Amino acid sequence: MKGKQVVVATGNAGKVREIEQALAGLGWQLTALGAVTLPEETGATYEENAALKACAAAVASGLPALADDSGLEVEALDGQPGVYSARFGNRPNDQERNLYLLEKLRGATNRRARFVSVVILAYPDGHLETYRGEMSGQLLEGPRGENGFGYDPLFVPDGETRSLAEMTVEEKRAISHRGRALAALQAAHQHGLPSRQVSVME
Ligand SMILES: O=c1[nH]cnc2c1ncn2[C@@H]1O[C@H](COP(=O)(O)OP(=O)(O)O)[C@@H](O)[C@H]1O
Ligand SMILES: [Mg+2]
Repeated sequence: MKGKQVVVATGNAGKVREIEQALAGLGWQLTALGAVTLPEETGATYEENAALKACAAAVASGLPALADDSGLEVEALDGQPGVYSARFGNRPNDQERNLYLLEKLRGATNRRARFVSVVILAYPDGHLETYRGEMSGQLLEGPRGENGFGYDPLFVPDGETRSLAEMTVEEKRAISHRGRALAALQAAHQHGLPSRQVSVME
């Protein structure tokens, strides 16, 4: 028997890989966005942006839809780029944004940062489930590793020596912001609990 069909409301291939891997145990049929166009991220918070994306996909498809909004908060930059992480410095791609971040932090001794992920499962009737995960660490002075996406090559989680880009998807999932948010979602749905349950993980 096939599990329930859920649309994954993101065009970010790195996120899709992590979401598919993290939720494999639920046996859900995860479906790509197809022709659905995601709205602009006009929210001031991860919660608002994740809800915008998940709701748009749920309404357009008539199916439950899952969206992640996430970002990197750098202490020395007063929490920037945060919700603007995907367009930091108006740079066009991950590699350019990493270089921009390194420029901004040149000579900075405080290299502490954290990742935040808010995952929202939205239903076509407008009901939302919200899950949040965080991961703290340090930013390197140059990129290391080839795996992952985004700022992964610059970020070493607390208690680790490797950057996220030097880890496998499984290793990253066990400690990452998104891994934690998705683990909370998985736990809430594991035993076929009512899908209306809301759980927020700090
Ligand atoms: O796990 C991660 N590793 C590295 N960078 C991340 C991670 N999570 C989020 N980011 C950064 O934050 C941005 C979050 O973007 P957002 O969630 O708005 O939309 P996106 O799905 O279009 O990328 C990513 O593009 C990436 O640069
Ligand atoms: Mg965003």
